[in-house]
Amino acid sequence: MATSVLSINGLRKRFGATEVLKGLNLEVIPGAIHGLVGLNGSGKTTTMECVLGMQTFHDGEIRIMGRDPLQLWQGGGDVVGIFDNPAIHQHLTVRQVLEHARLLCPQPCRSASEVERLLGISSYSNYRIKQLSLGNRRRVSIAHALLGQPAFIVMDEPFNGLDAGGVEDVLALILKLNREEGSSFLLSSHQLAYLERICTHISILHQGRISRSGQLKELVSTQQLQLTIVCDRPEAAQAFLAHHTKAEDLTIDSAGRLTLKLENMQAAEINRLLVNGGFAVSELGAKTQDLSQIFHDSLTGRAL
Ligand SMILES: Nc1ncnc2c1ncn2[C@@H]1O[C@H](COP(=O)(O)OP(=O)(O)OP(=O)(O)O)[C@@H](O)[C@H]1O
Repeated sequence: MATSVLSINGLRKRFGATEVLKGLNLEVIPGAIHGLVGLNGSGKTTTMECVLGMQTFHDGEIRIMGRDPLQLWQGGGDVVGIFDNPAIHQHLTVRQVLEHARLLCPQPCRSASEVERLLGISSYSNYRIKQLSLGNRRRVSIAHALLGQPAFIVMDEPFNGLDAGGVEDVLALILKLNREEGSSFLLSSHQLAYLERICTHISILHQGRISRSGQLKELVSTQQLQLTIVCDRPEAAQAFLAHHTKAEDLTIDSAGRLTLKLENMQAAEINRLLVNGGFAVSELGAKTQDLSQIFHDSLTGRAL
């Protein structure tokens, strides 16, 4: 087994004069659920299309399951791509589409009825694709990809067009395939809160490169603590903290509350420091950053 299911080195891709990917590096390790996040137009779909051999690129190297993207067919269906806008024949029924796809699947290991059940679309089996809602069309495209037993699944915007129940189904399905069958995932999405629930790793794509990448739990734990403090003599406490810590954005709001951001210090240490410094602390609120704040900081050049 390759040490990475996907490794991208120095990927460059231009459309006309516009360079969308400017030397992108990314690694997905076996067993990972790796989220790729970025603003609209940052190049997530382009990256995924290059990975799956659907786009040529100008420079760099991609190895997917140890192979060149143009040799993906040699893997007998071990890699599948699921895109936002699936091209499925509109006049066929769900069952016909799935039976047909099963004939083309190099190593089918699930029946059409089984994947319908997995995606909760059994009751739509005899519906034509054109009669389905967008969310159910997306379920069919996911069902389609699960007829085999892919080791690596690339999904572009897997939650688009799904209602809350559909999102929960897809989240549960990704976790099930990852835990029970060991499938690795590369997922792109704008819905950071969903990614935060399932991803083991996150990479942020910004200005043609990966600006941050790592295990989600490490990205979150090394982030700044945001503190709100109510104490006596807030101006003096502000000067005290500026002198004794590496606090950033140390401000006093209109209600006299101190707010600040800190790395590598716990709320209890700040409390102890202030009390030992002679301040009476009546309130101390602390929160760590979530993925959307990490994303925002990465885009605005903080913590890069
Ligand atoms: N075939 C194409 N021809 C010209 N420009 C293209 C083509 N495909 C993509 N682009 C441009 O490349 C850039 C990246 O597009 P891409 O679809 O990869 O971004 P994205 O991050 O997936 O965006 P979104 O989140 O909106 O789906 C955009 O500026 C887009 O207009």
